[in-house]
Amino acid sequence: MTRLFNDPAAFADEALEGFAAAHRRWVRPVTGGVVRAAATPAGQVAVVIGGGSGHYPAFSGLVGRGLAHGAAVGNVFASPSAQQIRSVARAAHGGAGVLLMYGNYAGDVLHFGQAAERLAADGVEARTYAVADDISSAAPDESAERRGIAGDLPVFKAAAAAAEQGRSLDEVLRVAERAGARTRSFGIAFSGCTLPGSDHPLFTVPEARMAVGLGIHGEPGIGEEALPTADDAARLLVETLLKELPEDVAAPDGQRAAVVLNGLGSVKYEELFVVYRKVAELLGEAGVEIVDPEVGELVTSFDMAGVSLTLTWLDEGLEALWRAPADTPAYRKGALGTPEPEDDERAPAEDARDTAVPPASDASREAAGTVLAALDAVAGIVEAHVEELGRIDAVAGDGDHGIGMRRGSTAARSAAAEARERGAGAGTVLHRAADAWADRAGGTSGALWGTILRSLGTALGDRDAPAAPRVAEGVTEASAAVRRLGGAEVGDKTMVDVLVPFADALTAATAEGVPLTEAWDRAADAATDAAAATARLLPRKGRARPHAEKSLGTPDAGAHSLALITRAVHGALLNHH
Ligand SMILES: Nc1ncnc2c1ncn2[C@@H]1O[C@H](COP(=O)(O)OP(=O)(O)O)[C@@H](O)[C@H]1O
Ligand SMILES: O=C(COP(=O)(O)O)[C@@H](O)CO
Repeated sequence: MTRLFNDPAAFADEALEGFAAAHRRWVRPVTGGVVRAAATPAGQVAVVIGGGSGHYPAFSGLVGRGLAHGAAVGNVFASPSAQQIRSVARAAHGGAGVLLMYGNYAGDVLHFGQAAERLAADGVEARTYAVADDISSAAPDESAERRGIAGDLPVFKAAAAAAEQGRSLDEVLRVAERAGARTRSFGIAFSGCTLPGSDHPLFTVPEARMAVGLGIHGEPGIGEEALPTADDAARLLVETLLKELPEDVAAPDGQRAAVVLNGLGSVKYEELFVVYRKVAELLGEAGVEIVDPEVGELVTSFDMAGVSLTLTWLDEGLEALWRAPADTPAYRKGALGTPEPEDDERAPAEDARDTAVPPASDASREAAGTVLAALDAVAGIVEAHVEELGRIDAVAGDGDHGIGMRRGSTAARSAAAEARERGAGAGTVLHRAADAWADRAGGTSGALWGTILRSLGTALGDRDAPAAPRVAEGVTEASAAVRRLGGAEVGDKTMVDVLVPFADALTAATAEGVPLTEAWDRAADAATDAAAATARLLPRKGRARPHAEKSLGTPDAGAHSLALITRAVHGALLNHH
């Protein structure tokens, strides 16, 4: 249970503010997260890590010498937005490029990827690397789909220590890839976590049982077994990992490994030590030499009761990087030389946002009024369903869909209102709303909704009054853009299952000459049916994938919210005519 909070929606921002205030020796707050207190030495590659809040010390607690140069920090359990990441990376950049590192989650992959593109456009060379160490989240032949859990630490550390040695961006990336390929984690859980503002945990494990194969977002395990003794838990963790050696490690005997026994939030250190005692014994029996083990809370999930074991199979190079000193708020090791002076001179990396609006025709400005009414209806319907969307998402995901949609839709409405106030046309109003949604919400849905609104804005433009077929074209382009960006197709149990039939129905009706409001009504019916039908599907993309069976009988959260939104927008169109 998270008991101490103010407004749950402000929890992540307030926690970051307090963290930065408490750790001035190491970090400095910037828009989107934190960077080291001292500037990145000129010519050193900057390693910028990031992810959602709720995992402390990941990610902000790992910023400091020998580890990350900056961390982009998202909302609770949601990736930071591309804009946040770009801002942190620009503040951390020391002139030699930036490696962006994060756990392999859909939202992070989308936003860090977009941030790398924007950084390139800013003249900052950037590469990305997603840690995918959790062996329970996908089979070995689908290892690229695996989630990132406590393996984040050794992989981030290897890359950051390589950067500290002055290696080039491509070399630092290669180190990250090698460390990632040799890092495996597996975990167990006894209870889920309760998000700030919620009165129930994301999942429960029956008394005297344990969930096997945990996630770091309170996701339930992929199996359930009787509660083990500490020694049996250690045996399960070690034996499972020894069965999944990296390709170039023939047998454990004679190998050296970095070992991380990670507590998820409410397993006490003493319990972890009791488990570690057996872990060390079993690895020793298997002939593995343990190097600089870590036992403690390194990647958490609020008050979740769980433990994971991570092994990084070391070679000579990786061992030197793992043993290298580090000094961060939450992770210290070895001795570093004299601290670099703090750098208060640098300007904060504020977003250089262009607030001037381009000229628009009267017809487009009038249409902007309808767009604003529609965005108002979107924010209203999301607000009315926040709890329900969170509940649906928690069945197989991380329970944050309602919170993310609320942050995105309210930010979009405000940005749209401001743009309209300045005389913007329909296209610009939608573009501003798109940026605000993606920037404020982060997460998978933040990136995708940003794309939807941007596609619509581009189709409508600022000149012509938007005719019905033009609107249908915009929705069709939005559907194609979401599929391009997220890689999901119809049948994968995502919002794409609603977006495609919605676009098709709208196109068919407008092609028959049906007026927009009526055509939208028909398409919204198709969307509602399609969303309900996702209950029969098994998820093949996103957070719900590892829990596919659990989600049978429940619709996809993003599909459901999209259908609700299409219906609400129809209401706004009716009222506006
Ligand atoms: N690759 C994808 N393509 C399209 N939609 C996706 C994809 N992955 C997830 N989604 C949609 O995003 C929704 C979850 O959004 P959100 O709560 O922001 O997710 P997360 O917390 O995983 O970032 C899912 O219900 C699904 O509709
Ligand atoms: O959940 C996280 C990011 O993934 P999303 O797909 O945006 O939910 C975050 O907590 C780990 O980075």
